[in-house]
Amino acid sequence: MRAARLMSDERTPQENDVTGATVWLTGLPSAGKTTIAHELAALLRAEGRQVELLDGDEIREFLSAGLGFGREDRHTNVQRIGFVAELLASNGVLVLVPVIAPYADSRDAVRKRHQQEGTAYVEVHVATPVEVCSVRDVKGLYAKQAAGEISGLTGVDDPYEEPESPDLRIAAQDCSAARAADSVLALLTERGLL
Ligand SMILES: Nc1ncnc2c1ncn2[C@@H]1O[C@H](COP(=O)(O)OS(=O)(=O)O)[C@@H](OP(=O)(O)O)[C@H]1O
Ligand SMILES: Nc1ncnc2c1ncn2[C@@H]1O[C@H](COP(=O)(O)OP(=O)(O)O)[C@@H](O)[C@H]1O
Repeated sequence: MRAARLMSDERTPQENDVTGATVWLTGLPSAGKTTIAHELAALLRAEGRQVELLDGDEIREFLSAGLGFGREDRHTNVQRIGFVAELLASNGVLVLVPVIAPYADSRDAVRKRHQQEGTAYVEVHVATPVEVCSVRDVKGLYAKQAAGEISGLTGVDDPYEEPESPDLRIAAQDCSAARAADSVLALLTERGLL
């Protein structure tokens, strides 16, 4: 048992009653991961749940400062986020993680860590096609890649290994962000996590 984890007999009865979980939203840049996560956070907070949203850009500014977008650095980034998410989730928090996580083995390692600790883990594939993402181009990355200003953009000239069996796959090009968030909420309810 790690020092950061509360021993079960140190928890108050209320803490013991709350089941946390990590909800990882994986998908391409501009797929809608962040937008859906914020919609979901609002729904969960309205249910009275404690929610943390681990924003990929913020994590890269602090926890993963200095890491780049090569395979090894992306793996390290995802493992760090998975570690923090599991700690929070094991203390009753619903942790929302809108982070690309392009490699299947990185995602599997995070799931395994949760399983080993007995912490709930839900993988949501925000499966917006690259053709739609590149038109949305929220941060202008697709345009920069097309102009030859950057390289190694996920889904264009860098891999994105689609999840083979996510807990939920959302065709987010065909529905609103609110509806997508509803579908995650429904899954959490079905799993007994709300
Ligand atoms: N080369 C390249 N490839 C992919 N993404 C890039 C790149 N350069 C910068 N960005 C922007 O970085 C944001 C955070 O990335 P992540 O930490 O989620 O990526 S990863 O899981 O470590 O692969 C990610 O945020 P989102 O757009 O919200 O997905 C990107 O906008
Ligand atoms: N169904 C949808 N779900 C999520 N975002 C959507 C949807 N339809 C359109 N959008 C828009 O697409 C963009 C997605 O951006 P963002 O959530 O930052 O993506 P990501 O975090 O995956 O990079 C936003 O401008 C959002 O308003």
